[in-house]
Amino acid sequence: MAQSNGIQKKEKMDYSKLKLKELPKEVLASEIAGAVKHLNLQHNKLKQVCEISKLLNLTLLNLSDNDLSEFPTEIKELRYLDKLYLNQNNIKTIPEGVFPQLERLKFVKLSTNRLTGLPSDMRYCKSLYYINLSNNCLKDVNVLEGLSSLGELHVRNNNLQDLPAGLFLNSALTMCKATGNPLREPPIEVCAGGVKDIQRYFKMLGNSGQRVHRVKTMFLGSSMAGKSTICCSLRKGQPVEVDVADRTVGIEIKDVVLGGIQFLLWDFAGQEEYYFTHHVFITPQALVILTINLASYDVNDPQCFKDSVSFWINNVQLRVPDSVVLLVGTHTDECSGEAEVQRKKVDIERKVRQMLEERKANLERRKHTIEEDLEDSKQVFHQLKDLKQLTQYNLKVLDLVPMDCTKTEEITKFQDYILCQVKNKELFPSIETTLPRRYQEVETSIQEFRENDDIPKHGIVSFEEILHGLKGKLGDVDQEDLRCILRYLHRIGIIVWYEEINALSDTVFIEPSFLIKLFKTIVRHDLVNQLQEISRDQLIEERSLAMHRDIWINDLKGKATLHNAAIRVMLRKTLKELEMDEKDFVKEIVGTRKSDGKFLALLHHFQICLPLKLSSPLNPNARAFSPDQNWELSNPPPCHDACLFPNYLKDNCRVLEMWGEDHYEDIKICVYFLPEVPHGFFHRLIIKCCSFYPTHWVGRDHCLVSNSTRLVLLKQKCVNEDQLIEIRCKRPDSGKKGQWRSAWDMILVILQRVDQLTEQWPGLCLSVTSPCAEEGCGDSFLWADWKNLHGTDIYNMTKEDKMICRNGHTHRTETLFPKGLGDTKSGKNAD
Ligand SMILES: Nc1nc2c(ncn2[C@@H]2O[C@H](COP(=O)(O)OP(=O)(O)OP(=O)(O)O)[C@@H](O)[C@H]2O)c(=O)[nH]1
Repeated sequence: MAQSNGIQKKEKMDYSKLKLKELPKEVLASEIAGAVKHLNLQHNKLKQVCEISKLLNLTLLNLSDNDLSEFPTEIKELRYLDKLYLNQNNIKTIPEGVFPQLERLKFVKLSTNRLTGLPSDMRYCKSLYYINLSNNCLKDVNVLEGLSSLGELHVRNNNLQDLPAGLFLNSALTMCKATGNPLREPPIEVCAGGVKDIQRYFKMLGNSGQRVHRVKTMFLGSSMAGKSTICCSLRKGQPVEVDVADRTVGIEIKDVVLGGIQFLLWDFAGQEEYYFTHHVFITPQALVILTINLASYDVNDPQCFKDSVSFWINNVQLRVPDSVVLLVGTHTDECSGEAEVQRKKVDIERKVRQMLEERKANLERRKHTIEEDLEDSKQVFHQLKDLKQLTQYNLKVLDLVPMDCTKTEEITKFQDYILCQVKNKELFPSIETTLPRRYQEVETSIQEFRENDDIPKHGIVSFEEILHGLKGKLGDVDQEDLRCILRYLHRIGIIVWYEEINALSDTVFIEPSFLIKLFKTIVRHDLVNQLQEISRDQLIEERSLAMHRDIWINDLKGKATLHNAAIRVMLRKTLKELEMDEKDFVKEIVGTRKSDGKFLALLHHFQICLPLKLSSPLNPNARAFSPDQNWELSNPPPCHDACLFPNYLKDNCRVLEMWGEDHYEDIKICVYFLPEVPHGFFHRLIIKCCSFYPTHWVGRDHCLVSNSTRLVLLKQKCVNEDQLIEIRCKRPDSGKKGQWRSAWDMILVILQRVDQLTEQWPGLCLSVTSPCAEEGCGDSFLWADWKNLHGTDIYNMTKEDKMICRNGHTHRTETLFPKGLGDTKSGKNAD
């Protein structure tokens, strides 16, 4: 007979993870059944729960992660039920007549089932406050409209095209999570703003809905592949020759209407220096056109496929894992003939299929390893959930279209082709959206401001100015409505508004391309040349000398550090070239010696560079951080006068000088990245860690941070084709109080930063291990649930004092995982 593995009190019974196929008899026994209030049957193999109605006083029933394919109708007898977990089963339908009976039910979790519909009487479940229906196949949730107590609605990853207006206009709803649906009404970009934005949307919608068809189209691919050529030619409907000197710098944005669909064209520069800014602008729901120069593509060179195809596909997959990627092979006129074009087309398509299949197989393998290795551990649950989510993403890569960009007929053919793809509802289910008339009016008015020169050429205006301008045009405009509309326009890429950055919360960029022009002033491949070209007059304006210019150049070349003074000079130059050098405006953007301008706020927000103080020494007394204690800065943050761009660094010499040699006894953690470390990830991690630990040394792919007593080294590496970030710390001295704890505190802070960054790449799969420290042993210890370390009692997670690897090497636990040693005993325990 199954044994309860939890507390055996009569009121709360825990029968989770016992591989049960039926309800335990002892629970149903008449002397117990009436007393049980909480019953946990999570993670078993139950196909049905006959006689559950005997437990008539149940308030909580957890049946999640079982094999139920039918909704257990008997549940309707459980009149006192308050919380019901039925998530992670295979339930397809819910019969009528259940929910109206559950008058006290407040919380129901039905996520990850196969529901295609909901019973019409669900609306009578009057007390329901929380409902989770994510990861099902629901086409509508209209029956929820009558739920007046509903506060939280989770409907992620279904087939919803609409959300019911009534639910938002009349209820107490405070949270709605609806990503992963082909939503038209409201569009997903409105939902991303949360319940308040959805409520305003429906209020404005009334009967004034208008259908809009548009798609963001992003051109990616190596330098000189022909992205700008296709982008410009698509707009013109005929070949446009792009001069080699006109290479895209940063990103350019244009738009074109084809067959009634508006294409917002984003042309990304192909040179490597720009890659790390790309991910900021690569956003979901887009058509990605990956451009490959077929003439220079070499079927026999794996590196060529990597550089021109797989690098880009991986980056898209990591950032927006369910995108549609269209492959275009340019320069066919420079190939020897049709046979060569076909050979290359077939080769690229085959290799792409292979890489996508490999990724899927890798994810499956990892899923199985975790399931097998740690079958009974509660802690792998979240990791498995993430992995399952990743295997469900489906990056669609369409067949390669060969193209000679110099021929009009090929351009027209390509226009027709992308139009046809975009109209395919399977590929692009939410091209068509419904917008309230007010949204359209605001968008058109903003367009008119631009065209009629009602706003400055740079298109930077304050929120108040827009509001004022719109009031002049449209009469009464509600401030909050306008915020909601601007958020939507920002999300689809028509304007840029970083409401969340304090220094920019009032600034709206009506011309996103202007903002990108500012970016390209600093983030560019020929930055040193640009500095060399700074004139004497420009130096004088910054109260600097030629000597300073030489220092700027040397610091950039040697230390990848750009002085704020140099940034100011360069920005002024750009603004002058653009004829936007009105004094106050320049000051606002460029800043002064005493205050950062808006541009620096942007650079820092996107973690593109690390603010530095060049003229004062680092602070060796900065206070250390402990995850479970309040942390205060030891000194006020210093005023910065330069920016370090880790991506411009060439080596790791300074870091290695400080660190010395690696030793096999170092504490060592490996964070493995599948499929790879995304471009820009490590640099952002460095910036995050160095902002936290003021004493640090930075190299190209190494970084050392210090908390005054301890050094921790971070390295980006590739071992046997596996990409990883290694975190190392010297083995603490034996006999010293609290040493292990302080080492693990630092490592945990860094892991937390890794986790935070990962959120920006939803297609990424990470696993954390502590390798066996025995020289030559390849085994490692998996961190079961590293993402949920904070908030748990990390130092008490592992009870064992020793751990043994599969090759039989024994280690003290604190050398592999954080372990509470108790401050006084820590030294003795340690070695
Ligand atoms: N003969 C020929 N030339 C092409 C074709 N497509 C593009 N080109 C030329 O290739 C060169 C590079 O094209 P671009 O469109 O600037 O390339 P890009 O991918 O935007 O390059 P970056 O701006 O560096 O990212 C230009 O001189 C184009 O005129 C093609 O199909 N045939």
